[in-house]
Amino acid sequence: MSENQRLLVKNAKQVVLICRNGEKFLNKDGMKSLSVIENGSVVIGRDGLIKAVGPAETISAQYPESSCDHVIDATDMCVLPGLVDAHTHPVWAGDRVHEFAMKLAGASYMDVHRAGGGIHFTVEHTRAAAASELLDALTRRLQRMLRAGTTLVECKSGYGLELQTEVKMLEVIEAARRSLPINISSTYCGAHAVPKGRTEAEATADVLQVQLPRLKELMSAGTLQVDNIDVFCERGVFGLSSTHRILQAGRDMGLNINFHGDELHPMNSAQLGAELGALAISHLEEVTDEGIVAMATAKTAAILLPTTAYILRLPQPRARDMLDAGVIVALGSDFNPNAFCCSMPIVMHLACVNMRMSMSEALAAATINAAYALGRAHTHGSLEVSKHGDLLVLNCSRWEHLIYQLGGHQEILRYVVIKGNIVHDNDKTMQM
Ligand SMILES: N=CN[C@@H](CCC(=O)O)C(=O)O
Ligand SMILES: [Zn+2]
Repeated sequence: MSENQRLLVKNAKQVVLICRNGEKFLNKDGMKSLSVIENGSVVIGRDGLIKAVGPAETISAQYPESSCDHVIDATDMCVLPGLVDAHTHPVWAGDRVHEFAMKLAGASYMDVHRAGGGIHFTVEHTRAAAASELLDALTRRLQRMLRAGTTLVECKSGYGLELQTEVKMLEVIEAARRSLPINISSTYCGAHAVPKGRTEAEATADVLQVQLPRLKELMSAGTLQVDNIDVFCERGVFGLSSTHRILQAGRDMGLNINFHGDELHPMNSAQLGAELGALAISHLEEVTDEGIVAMATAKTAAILLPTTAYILRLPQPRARDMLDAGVIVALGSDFNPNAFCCSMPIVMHLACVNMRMSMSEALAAATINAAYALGRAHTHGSLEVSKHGDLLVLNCSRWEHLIYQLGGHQEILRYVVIKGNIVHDNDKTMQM
């Protein structure tokens, strides 16, 4: 007799696959109409992988309910892949609510940074915090993201800016990866700012000669798994040449390049990323036409962060120009002490209204394309056989409600499932 399956999600009004032919990303017209099955079911095996997805009648003929450990009756509900958040800074101590007030009163991001606040404020508090305190805070934040539908999240270090604290942050991310159900892509961002009292050249040398070699040792020993390397490439932070050297060194260690570029000033970060074979570049509020062409050609994903432009009142990134040029557009929450947002449904809503993306484009950007930006499109980002059984069950008649109901996702997100396990049951939460 064949083995039981872990979970059957049956009779959903809509099952949004996103794509169905093993695409690693979607761009141009591919983002405009997503693959959807009306009245469908999904089966996830005990290995946590999708065994079957298709019309409800076909699935019920092949997988009787008795062959499944758990069954979710999704009648009148919608099923979507778990959301992927491609850019977050979730490990830190010391909130910056006071700076929010300063910014509302007119101070710019760089005014606050130059006055010793911003990243510097968070660095001071994160250096002083115990790893256990950071892990508690990270756990609460990741659980909040999960309850908003995120099942794969990128997590950066970058509030240490020296070896000891950067390693402490990466160890905290590693501990979360091992103990929580949410999937994590870990990013070393030791070049997030130039530490107080140092020059850019000194900070670059420290990253290249002290931090990266130690990281390499910890990775080889299996103590740490780090997936990506990041630099804040910006005027007054790390210039193009330092960024180039750091990213290249990370790439030589086997890390994926995924960095902050062209945010506050046009830096030609997009061209640099394309030249280095970066998997992704984030922000791009100030990207040039040449940068857009370079990214489209190199298949370097653009991770757009609608909360940044919203909170800092910056010009919006040119999402439409990037989409029309064929750039692989992904989305991230940019959760950090400057932008306290854990919700990808809100991020998608902002992307639609402020960046003029369609709802289909926003969902593709928050699933398959975000998975691509993290090098995980072969396992995540769509509901296809053999991929991870990570999905959302929404208590609504059309999937678009997840984006349309601004801030209403807590009400309609009924279940969050990771590898076939129900990790959030909204009804139970409501009763607590
Ligand atoms: N721009 C640089 N880094 C973050 C902000 C980090 C912070 O302000 O603490 C971002 O992506 O928005
Ligand atoms: Zn960031």
